[in-house]
Amino acid sequence: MEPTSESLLDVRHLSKTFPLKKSKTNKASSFKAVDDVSFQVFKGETLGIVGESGSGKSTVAKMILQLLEPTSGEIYFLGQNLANQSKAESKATKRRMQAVFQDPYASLNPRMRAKEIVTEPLILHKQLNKKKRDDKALELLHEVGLSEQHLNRFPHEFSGGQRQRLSIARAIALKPDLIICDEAVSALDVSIQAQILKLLKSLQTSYGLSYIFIAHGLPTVKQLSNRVAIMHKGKIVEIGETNDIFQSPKHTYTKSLLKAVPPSHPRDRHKPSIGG
Ligand SMILES: Nc1ncnc2c1ncn2[C@@H]1O[C@H](COP(=O)(O)OP(=O)(O)OP(=O)(O)O)[C@@H](O)[C@H]1O
Repeated sequence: MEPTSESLLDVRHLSKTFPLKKSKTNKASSFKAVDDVSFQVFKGETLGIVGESGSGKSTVAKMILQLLEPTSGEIYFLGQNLANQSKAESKATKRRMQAVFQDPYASLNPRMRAKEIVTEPLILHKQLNKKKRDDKALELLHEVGLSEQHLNRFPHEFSGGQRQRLSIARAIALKPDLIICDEAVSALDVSIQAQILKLLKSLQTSYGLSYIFIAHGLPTVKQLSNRVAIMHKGKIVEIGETNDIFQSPKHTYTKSLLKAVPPSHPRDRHKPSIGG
């Protein structure tokens, strides 16, 4: 079956096996981190991917971002198989797909000022001459709720939430079609999480973005996701509309994830829960 025209991303039977070091018996073995995963992401939608630590979420993200080579399976972006792209096509795809990770410290160059961080992708992709950099940097900072006073600051001079805003400004600089948010709000306080989710939502509307929003817990993805995929031990065990997943989960693992949702009513908060 060919990818449908309206699907931005079409992931088919994707698997990733990592070799494991030789054991004492000298037998080399391997570990299947991602096992026959298929899903689509449509234009303008958010697909949430939820699963416990080690379920394979980041490995899927890295394969889509072409940071890891799949062991088998295909990834189509705008109808093109990533494995068959020319160098120029691959560069264009990388421009149209961006990522925001959990730890901006790891992804932001500590020696670069905010204005350089947010405009670097434009300079790399030859879409901005250096003279216009400050104007563009300010425009991008404004888009994410930062201001002129932040232009010359280094990453360590920002709060966690502000640093994540900076990562988002960098991600939208090239006007991508898809942003993969891999645990992008997981390290933040709940109130800051809510602000970042609100920002992502508003950018989605203004830029017509699609998101893959990866998190450990269902509550984090609920607000933003149109659909949710549940990953367990490398497989997608259930995928569906967000409301259906929350109201009538089919898989036992999804049910157990839902049971881990902290009760929203204060009356119920004394009951044990493991949170999301
Ligand atoms: N480069 C690698 N070499 C060997 N094993 C790896 C490698 N990268 C990931 N793994 C293993 O693959 C499995 C899936 O990892 P992955 O990071 O995709 O999970 P995750 O669901 O994103 O977890 P987390 O939420 O903790 O980031 C884990 O068991 C991990 O140890």
